[in-house]
Amino acid sequence: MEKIIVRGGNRLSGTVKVEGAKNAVLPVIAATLLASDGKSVIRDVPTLSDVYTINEVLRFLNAEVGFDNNTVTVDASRELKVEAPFEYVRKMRASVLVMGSLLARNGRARVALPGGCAIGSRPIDQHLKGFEAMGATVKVGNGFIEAEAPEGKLHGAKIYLDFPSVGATENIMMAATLAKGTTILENVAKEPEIVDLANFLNKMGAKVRGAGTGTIRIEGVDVLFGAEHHIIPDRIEAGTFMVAAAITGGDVLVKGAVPEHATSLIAKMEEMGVQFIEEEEGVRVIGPSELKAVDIKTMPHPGFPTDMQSQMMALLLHAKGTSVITETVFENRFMHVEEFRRMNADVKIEGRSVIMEGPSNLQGAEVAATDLRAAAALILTGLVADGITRVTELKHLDRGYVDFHKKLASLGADIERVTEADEDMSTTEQTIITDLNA
Ligand SMILES: CC(=O)N[C@H]1[C@@H](OP(=O)(O)OP(=O)(O)OC[C@H]2O[C@@H](n3ccc(=O)[nH]c3=O)[C@H](O)[C@@H]2O)O[C@H](CO)[C@@H](O)[C@@H]1O
Ligand SMILES: C=C(OP(=O)(O)O)C(=O)O
Repeated sequence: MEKIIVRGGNRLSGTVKVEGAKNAVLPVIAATLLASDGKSVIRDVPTLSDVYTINEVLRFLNAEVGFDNNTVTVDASRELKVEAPFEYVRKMRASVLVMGSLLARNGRARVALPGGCAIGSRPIDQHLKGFEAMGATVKVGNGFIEAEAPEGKLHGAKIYLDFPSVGATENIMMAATLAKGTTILENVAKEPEIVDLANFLNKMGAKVRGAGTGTIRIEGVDVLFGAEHHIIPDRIEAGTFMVAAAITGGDVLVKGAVPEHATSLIAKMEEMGVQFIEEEEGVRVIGPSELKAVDIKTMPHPGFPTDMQSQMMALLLHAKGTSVITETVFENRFMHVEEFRRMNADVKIEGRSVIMEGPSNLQGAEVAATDLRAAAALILTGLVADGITRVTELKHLDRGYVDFHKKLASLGADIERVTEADEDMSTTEQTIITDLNA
């Protein structure tokens, strides 16, 4: 078993570079399936396990996929299969994003039902409502969702989402690009990753307008072509390093961070006493000697992102006073609270809120990551906890962070990643050294 071992107490300083965004690259790679002609070249792609998974899904569907030097190339010009099996969807829910492309391209798609995950039940009813409005027949059975367009082609429609779901906005947008007529999609998600996907689709020859606002219009075209695209920087990875700087009272330049993508996070951290300086290359973050408590409510963009909730919890545990975090996006995204308690955090759950009395006297402990952001948050807590923190279940971390421990070490953190055998060895070595010194 692999673990990350952190010894708390070091102040971070220096420069860290942000990767391309996981949540932008997954839908963009799914969209490459829409091109029946030409090759797509996607740059600034992070080497995350989720990227390897979506590439495998595309290969299974008969696309030719390469991944080298942070660049993914996709040739989807051959005839595609229509089915994404459970082995991929189980590994990564975002595999359902191939459904819109397959339905548009083939007139039929069969994708394993994703089911729930560690942060909630996560239904996809809004995706399916959109496909149905565009004329598809949708059937659910035997663990699969099957959608079929009449005579192989969807038609444009007016669709209002009950909630601005990121995945539903992306899936319906992709499906509508090759539909007959115009689709008007209302109450859509406004995340920067939606805008990135729309930009890529337009480079492929699609006619998408309004991404980043509450209404998106998609005029269907007959054919789409492979295109070249650079993925936007990962605002959640950037935010995680902003918290790392702040929690340690450090001074870190987060290179590549786009402040306009992080306005709610920066505003809240400023309220806590953190200083931000916009520089040409990114955002410099300077942590105060004492952090102030604040209240936070997660919301769809441009509200406070749920994907920063657990990292912010780590920061608030270290702040002076009472803080409240309310989670409104996911029904069950507080699994990490029990792990924080193992580190002596003074935190309690009340319905959809968590109440913290800070600063907690945080202590190193062995803790398990419950999802990818919880993995990062526990490591951040380890940076200021007294003693040694060991974080397990790193498969979650690898879904969303490239070389997280190496990047923190380069900023001065005392952190390493070991397999259990390595750790036994170093413990033995330490015992020998202690014996020799005795
Ligand atoms: C790969 C990716 O981009 N993942 C992000 C995406 O996930 P994802 O696209 O799954 O998130 P959604 O915005 O769709 O989900 C938000 C909420 O809406 C609910 N819902 C969603 C769809 C639906 O048809 N019915 C329904 O009830 C979900 O259960 C959840 O409670 O946006 C989330 C919200 O910003 C982020 O936390 C994830 O990191
Ligand atoms: C919840 C997340 O991702 P996913 O939707 O891929 O599970 C995340 O990135 O924090």
